[in-house]
Amino acid sequence: MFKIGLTGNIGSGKTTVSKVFELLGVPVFYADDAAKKVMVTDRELIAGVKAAFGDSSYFEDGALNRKHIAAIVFNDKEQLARLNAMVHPATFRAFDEWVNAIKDVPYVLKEAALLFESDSYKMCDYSIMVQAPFQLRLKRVMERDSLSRAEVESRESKQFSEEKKAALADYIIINDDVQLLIPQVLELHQKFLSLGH
Ligand SMILES: CC(C)(COP(=O)(O)OP(=O)(O)OC[C@H]1O[C@@H](n2cnc3c(N)ncnc32)[C@H](O)[C@@H]1O)[C@@H](O)C(=O)NCCC(=O)NCCS
Ligand SMILES: Nc1ncnc2c1ncn2[C@@H]1O[C@H](COP(=O)(O)OP(=O)(O)OP(=O)(O)O)[C@@H](O)[C@H]1O
Repeated sequence: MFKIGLTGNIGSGKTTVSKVFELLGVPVFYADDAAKKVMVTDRELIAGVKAAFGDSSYFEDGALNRKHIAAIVFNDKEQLARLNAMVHPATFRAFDEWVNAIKDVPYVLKEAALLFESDSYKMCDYSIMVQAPFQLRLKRVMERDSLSRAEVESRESKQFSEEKKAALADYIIINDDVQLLIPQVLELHQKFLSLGH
């Protein structure tokens, strides 16, 4: 069974592309969701996050106070590295457990914003990068969430550049408003299926 990593800059359409693969029957692990899940279920991690970023990192009902943490880590490189060092190992373990429970499929997909930055692409056989122009990504993210342009730019500045990601990726999917998305996914799906034979 192959493991394919899928990444892309903020708002590029990683999740949208992943949903198309899911429709084709490909199991998808959403690393960013898994990271958020371990942050509210892993006791050691919860204690670490509170110690590092304060008790207000969590609401009274145990939910993660994402705005509070984001305000700290996306404004301070060292704090972000500290958070990553706590969350990423727990997320890798969750992925391994998830993969081990899957049988009889030619390949699985791991969708991760930080596939390259976290080195998790090294645990995958191939990688895909979803690309879209900055202005379009900005428009999509601002329509979907309430992030400002400055917030999007700040997060991007903490990640590898688009050029660096593209150089590391084995395959690229263009998700702009010109090229059709689904045929590109179908083509890659066929390729991955044929790799298994
Ligand atoms: C800081 C948190 C609480 C902010 O939550 P929020 O809902 O505002 O953002 P969300 O998680 O949906 O991420 C939106 C985008 O921000 C960027 N981003 C998120 N985490 C990081 C990070 N650690 N480094 C750089 N960029 C990041 C990505 O482009 C991502 O697609 C959250 O992102 C988090 O817990 N991050 C640490 C875990 C992590 O590394 N997750 C992402 C990859 S596994
Ligand atoms: N080809 C497209 N046409 C129209 N809307 C799109 C397209 N691709 C993505 N979108 C929309 O743009 C927004 C961002 O897409 P998506 O959530 O898939 O990106 P993402 O890369 O997973 O984002 P993030 O990095 O923030 O997790 C979503 O609201 C999505 O519905």
